[in-house]
Amino acid sequence: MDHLAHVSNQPNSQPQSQISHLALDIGGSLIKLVYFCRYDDSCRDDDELRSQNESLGSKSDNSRPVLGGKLHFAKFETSKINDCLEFIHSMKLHLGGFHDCTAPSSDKIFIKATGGGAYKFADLFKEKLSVSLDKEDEMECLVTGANFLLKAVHQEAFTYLDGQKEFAQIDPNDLYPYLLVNIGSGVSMIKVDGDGKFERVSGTSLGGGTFWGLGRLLTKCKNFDELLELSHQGNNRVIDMLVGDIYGGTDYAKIGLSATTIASSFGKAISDNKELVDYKPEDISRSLLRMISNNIGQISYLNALRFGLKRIFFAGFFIRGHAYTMDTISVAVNFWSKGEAEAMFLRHEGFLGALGAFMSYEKQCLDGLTVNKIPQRFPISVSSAGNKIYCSMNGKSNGNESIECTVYGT
Ligand SMILES: Nc1ncnc2c1ncn2[C@@H]1O[C@H](COP(=O)(O)OP(=O)(O)OP(=O)(O)O)[C@@H](O)[C@H]1O
Ligand SMILES: CC(C)(CO)[C@@H](O)C(=O)NCCC(=O)O
Repeated sequence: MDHLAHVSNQPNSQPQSQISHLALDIGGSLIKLVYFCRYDDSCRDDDELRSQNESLGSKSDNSRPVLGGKLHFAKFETSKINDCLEFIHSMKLHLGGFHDCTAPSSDKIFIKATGGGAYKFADLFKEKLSVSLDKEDEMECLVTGANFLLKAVHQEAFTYLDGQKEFAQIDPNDLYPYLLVNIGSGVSMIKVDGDGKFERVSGTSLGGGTFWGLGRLLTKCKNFDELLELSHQGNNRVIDMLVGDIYGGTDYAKIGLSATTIASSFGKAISDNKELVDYKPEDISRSLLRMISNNIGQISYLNALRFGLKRIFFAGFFIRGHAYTMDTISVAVNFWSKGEAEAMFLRHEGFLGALGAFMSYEKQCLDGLTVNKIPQRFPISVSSAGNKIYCSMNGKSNGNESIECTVYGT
């Protein structure tokens, strides 16, 4: 099956009954899936976890067993939605939804879904999997997902500058306000003031879709990662017009521009008397990546300035944990803010919306599990309602690792 699924355990080795709670984020470019997978022996009355939970001040519910397990992540290209449907079907993930408890006799299964595709593909899901998509607001899900990751998951946020990655210590009591910049096909900029307290303050259509779309046309690359890989070997100065190109090799020091600053992205192409074939795809990819990343970094900084925000978290699958992308964004934020603002990145960069949709199961009356999170590893409060979650990361830092967690069962 030609898909982009990244699941930490061999999914097919999991007994079907252990998988539950599928949530989807169906975007313009990619479909993201999050689902909970129980450990074999997890359905138990776990006194240790319960007492940990209580010692942290959260109310335990003695009537319900504690279920230990992992959140799993997978993604597919939206254009290959049939592969995604096939994956869900083969794993029986679609059974991990909920029944409408207001209509007890109803056998309709609802799956939590967010993103534009929750509207666009609702009929397809009904036709192929006989499930209804219970739509959750995209911005709300992004914020819920970001707050969850930042408060509950150890070593989730990091800075990246000059090739140096440093994990940030996030104090959950001193998280707000911050700017969340989600770079998907397009870009959303959201000022976050608390759990469920946010405002989408800006956006730009020059995003990941622009990089991949233009890159595909200009380089003939067949997939996104190939285009990203090409940028490693490229030199943007071949195509970008630098201040030095205009100023005869010197800086324009009076206004603070060095000779190596890009004066005009792709600007050299107007004077080189060259055709597209005369440029190396590597150089095109590098210029394009720099142009998009710089622009997003600059607009983000301006919005952070607008609201006096010091921390900017960048997410979305455009980033892909790619060094040059993160470096460019960090340099742009650092340059424009004169070191006042800081760019940070998230390990689960592309799964914020899907995680937010997953968390929204909490609102439902489920006949399987409810998603009250309790401590297992790191004692961090994740919700103002007093619920706690302990999470731990496993695997390498590729952003697709599963997250260990526990939920209450019914
Ligand atoms: N394998 C891939 N195929 C296509 N795009 C990819 C891939 N990996 C990373 N990307 C990048 O990630 C972007 C999509 O990111 P993401 O999944 O966060 O957004 P989306 O939800 O699809 O978009 P939107 O929120 O705007 O609807 C693409 O536009 C592209 O730049
Ligand atoms: C339309 C959405 C929200 C869909 O995810 C996203 O692609 C986006 O934020 N685009 C940028 C639109 C704009 O603000 O110009």
